[in-house]
Amino acid sequence: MDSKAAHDEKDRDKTPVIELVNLCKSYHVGDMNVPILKSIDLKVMPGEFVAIMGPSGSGKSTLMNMIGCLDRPNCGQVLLMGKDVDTLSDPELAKLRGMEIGFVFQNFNLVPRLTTLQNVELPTYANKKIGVDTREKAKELVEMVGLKERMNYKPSEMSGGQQQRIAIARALINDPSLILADEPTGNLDSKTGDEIMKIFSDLHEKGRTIVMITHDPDLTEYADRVIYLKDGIIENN
Ligand SMILES: Nc1ncnc2c1ncn2[C@@H]1O[C@H](COP(=O)(O)OP(=O)(O)OP(=O)(O)O)[C@@H](O)[C@H]1O
Repeated sequence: MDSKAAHDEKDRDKTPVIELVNLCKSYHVGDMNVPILKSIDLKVMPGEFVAIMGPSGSGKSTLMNMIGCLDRPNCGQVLLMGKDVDTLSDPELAKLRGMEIGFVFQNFNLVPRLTTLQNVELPTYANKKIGVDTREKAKELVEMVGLKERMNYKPSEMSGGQQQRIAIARALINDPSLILADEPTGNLDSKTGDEIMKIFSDLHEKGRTIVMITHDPDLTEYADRVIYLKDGIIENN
């Protein structure tokens, strides 16, 4: 058996973390219906690190919004951990998003008036796992991203790289099945970007499932698989 066949064999019994079936999304612009994503099929298996690349306007963020249940498709299915998200009510969807997906954005999206620790704990105000001491967990995560000495700092007192580390810790607070990162190093210099990618790489080694949008071809070396989006279709599926 070749290695691809062995890999397929190993994955056969696993439920994909993400399964997109014939997904499409269009936007109304004036009188026109503009198709953005056209018939996308995609599976991401547990533990995979997938990079999404493609020219500006090709639909990468739109795709990410569908996967992250921040927006609904016009047709097709989004299954997360085997669940068809279209069958979920808005509160159920919000819970799935809060518990199963950790988001990391280019602009960090931290709350300015909260401290490091409070920012990391923030998602648990809406959704939390029963029996978890969230304060302790937040401390562990802040330590893991190397900011133990800055637990009580505000975002404005931190560098961009430090803020992104906090955003990564925040994304992990509910121990999600999936980390979605949209240009996580886009606002950072290359050395700081490398440090952030090292954290993603460590998370991947520990078995985390990661989907990351990037414009930077150098970052694809961290991924198991690179998907190229062009004109709303996956070119290399
Ligand atoms: N809410 C919206 N209404 C109308 N058009 C939209 C909307 N959101 C995105 N678009 C359009 O959809 C297309 C794809 O946008 P998207 O942000 O997904 O691309 P992208 O590949 O992430 O681009 P970039 O790399 O520049 O961030 C663009 O032409 C954009 O103008």
